[in-house]
Amino acid sequence: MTSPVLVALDYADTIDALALARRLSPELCRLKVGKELFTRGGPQLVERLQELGFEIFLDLKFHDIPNTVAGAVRAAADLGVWMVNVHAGGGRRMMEAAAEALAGRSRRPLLIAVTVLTSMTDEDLRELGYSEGAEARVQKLAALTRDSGLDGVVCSALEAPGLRASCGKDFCLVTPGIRLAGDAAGDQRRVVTPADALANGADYLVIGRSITGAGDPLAVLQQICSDIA
Ligand SMILES: O=c1ccn([C@@H]2O[C@H](COP(=O)(O)O)[C@@H](O)[C@H]2O)c(=O)[nH]1
Repeated sequence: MTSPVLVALDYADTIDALALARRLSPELCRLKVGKELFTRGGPQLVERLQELGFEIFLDLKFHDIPNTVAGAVRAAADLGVWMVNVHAGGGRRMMEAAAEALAGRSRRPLLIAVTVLTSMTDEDLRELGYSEGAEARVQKLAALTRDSGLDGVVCSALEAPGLRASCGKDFCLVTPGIRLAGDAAGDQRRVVTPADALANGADYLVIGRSITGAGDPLAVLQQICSDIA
C-alpha cells in the first residue's frame, strides 16, 4: 500500500459506509472512521471494514485526562487499527500517557495528535484567547507532540513546509482540508489541493466529501491517485 489517500467515511448510516467501501479498493486508499460513523457502527463496523482489506485510521480525537485517554488508545490498538489520534491540546502528560499505553506492543497503531482543526482561522483562535495565528500555534503543538513521543500530527498542508523544517522528515504529517480545484470548501478554512499538499511535505491526505460526494467516488479516487503518482 503506497497510496497517501485516506478516505473520510463521514456517513450517518453504516450501510452507506460499507457500500462505499465496497466500491473502493484497499490498493488505492485507507479509510478514516470518525466520530459520527463510529458512534453509529462501533467496533464491529471497524472490524467489517478491516475484513474488506482496508487499514483504518480511527479518528476519534481523544481529549480527556491522561488515564482515560491511555485506556481509549489501548482499546483502539486492541481493535487493530492502523492509526489513532488524540488532541494535542490535552497536553504533555496526556500525550505521554497515550504513547506509553502503546509501548511494548509488537504491532501498534501510529499515534498522532490534532493541532489546530483545519476548519479554524486565525480569527477563531483569537476568539478563543490565543494571540498567535494558526501557523504558530500548529508549530507549538507539533513540537509538544514530538517531545511527548508521538508519531506525528494532524495539520493543514499549509503548515506542512514549516513542520517538515522543524520536526524532520520522519515526523508524520496527516492533512485534512484537502479539496480538488473548484470544489466547495464547505466548513473547511485552511484548504489545499492533493498535489500541493504532497509538494508541501504532507505524508497523508484526508479526503472526504470530494470523494464521497462524487457521482462516481472510485473514478475520482483513481483520478486523484493518478494525478499525484
Ligand atoms: O483538523 C481536522 C481534523 C480532522 N478532520 C476530519 O477530516 C475529514 C475531512 O472531511 P472533508 O469532507 O474532506 O472536509 C472529516 O472527517 C473531519 O472530521 C478535519 O477535517 N480537520
